[in-house]
Amino acid sequence: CFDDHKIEMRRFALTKLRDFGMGKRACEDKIMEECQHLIEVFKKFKGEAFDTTQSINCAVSNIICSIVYGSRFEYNDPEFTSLVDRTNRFVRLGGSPSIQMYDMFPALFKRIADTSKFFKLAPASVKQNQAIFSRLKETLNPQMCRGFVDAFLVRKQNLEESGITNSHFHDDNLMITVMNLIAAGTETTSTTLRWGLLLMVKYPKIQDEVQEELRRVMGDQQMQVADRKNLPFTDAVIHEIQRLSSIATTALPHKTTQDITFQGHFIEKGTTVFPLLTSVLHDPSEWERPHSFYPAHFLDEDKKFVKRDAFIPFFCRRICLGESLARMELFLFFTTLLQRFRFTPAPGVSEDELDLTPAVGITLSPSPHKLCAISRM
Ligand code: HEM
Repeated sequence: CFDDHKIEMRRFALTKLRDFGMGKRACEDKIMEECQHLIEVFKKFKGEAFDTTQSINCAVSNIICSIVYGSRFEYNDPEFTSLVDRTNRFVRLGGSPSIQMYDMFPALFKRIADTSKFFKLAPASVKQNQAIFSRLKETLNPQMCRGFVDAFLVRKQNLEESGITNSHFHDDNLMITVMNLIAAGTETTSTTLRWGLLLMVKYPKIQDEVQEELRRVMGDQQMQVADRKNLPFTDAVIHEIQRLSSIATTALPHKTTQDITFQGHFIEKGTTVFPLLTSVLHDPSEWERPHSFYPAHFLDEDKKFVKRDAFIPFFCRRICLGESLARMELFLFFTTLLQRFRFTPAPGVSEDELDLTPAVGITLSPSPHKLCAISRM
C-alpha cells in the first residue's frame, strides 16, 4: 500500500537520483570507470576459475553508493565489503519460505516464521549507515550536494529552519530510504549480470555471436549506451538473460484501487495482490520457447531488435524506480566484460554440467559456481 509519506519519499528519491545522474551521461561515465576496476580484478585471476559474486556485487554496488553517498569505495575496504556481504545475506535469507510467508501473511506467520537471522542483520546496517551519515553531516555543504544523503539532509535542515518540524524528512526515513536504495540497487543488477556470464559459458555459440557483433560494430572502442541500437543481437541476448532468469519472481505487494474481475475471479477493492512476474516472463502463450535461452525471442526476421509486451522484469505500473539505471548498467558491464574476456567453465566442468537451478532468495540467483575469464586483449 502507498501512504503519503511513501509517495513523498518515492518522488524525492526519483528526482534526486536523476539529479545525481541516474540514467544520464554522468552515470554512464561512473559505470565505465567501475568497469575498469572490475576488469582489473578479473585480470588478476589470470584465466583461473573464480567465483564472480563478490567482485560483481562490489562493482554494481559502487554505482548506487556513489549516487546515494556521493563517492565509491575500494573493493578491499572492510566497511564496503561488509555492507555488500550483508546485503547479499539479507536477500538470500529474505527469500526463505518462512520469511516469504511472514511477508505475505504477517498475522498468521508471526509466531511460526524464523525471522531471527534475518532481523539480526538490520542493526549492523543501521550502525554502519549512521557512521557514514555522521561523516557526511560533518562536511555538508548545502551549495554542493555530493549525493542523495546530502540532498536529504539539506532539505531537512531547510524545513527545520522554516519552523516545520513534522515533515517526512527525518532520520528514520533517511535510514530506511538509503537502505532500500542500496539493497535494491545492488543485488538485482549484479545477480542478472552473473546469470548473463553463466549463460554465456553454458551457451558458447551465443557468446561467439555476441563477441562477433561487438568486434564488428565496436572493435576496441569504449562502449556507450548510444551503441545499443547498433547491437541488436547483444541487446536481444541481454533481454533474454533477464527474461529467462526472471530474478524478481513477484513484484512488490500492490492494492487494488477498485473492484475488479480478473480471469473470472472477483477481487474486492483494497485487496493486497502479489503480481507474479515469472508467470508472464515464462508464459507459453507469449514466448515460443519459454524455458529455453532463446535470444531470437527479441529479434524479427531481419534480425532487428523487437520489444515484447510480455517482457516485464521491472513490472509495468508503479515500475521499478531504478529501471533506467539498471538497463544502463546491464548493457555497459555486460558488453565491456565480453569485449575484454572469453568466459569458459572451470577446468574439468563441461557446459552440459553447468547447473542453471536458481538459489532461493528474494531474487533468484545462480547457484554457487566458478568460471574462467580469459583475456582477449
Ligand atoms: C535488473 C535489475 C532490476 C530489476 C529486475 C528490478 C525489478 C524491480 C521490481 C519488479 C520492482 C517492483 C515494482 C513494483 O512492484 O511496483 C522494483 C522496485 C524497486 N526497484 Fe528495482 N529492479 C532492478 C534494479 C534496480 C536498481 C538498480 C535500483 C536502484 C535505484 C532499483 C530500485 C528500486 C526501488 C527503490 C524499488 C521500489 C519502488 C517503489 O517502492 O515504488 N531497482 N524493482
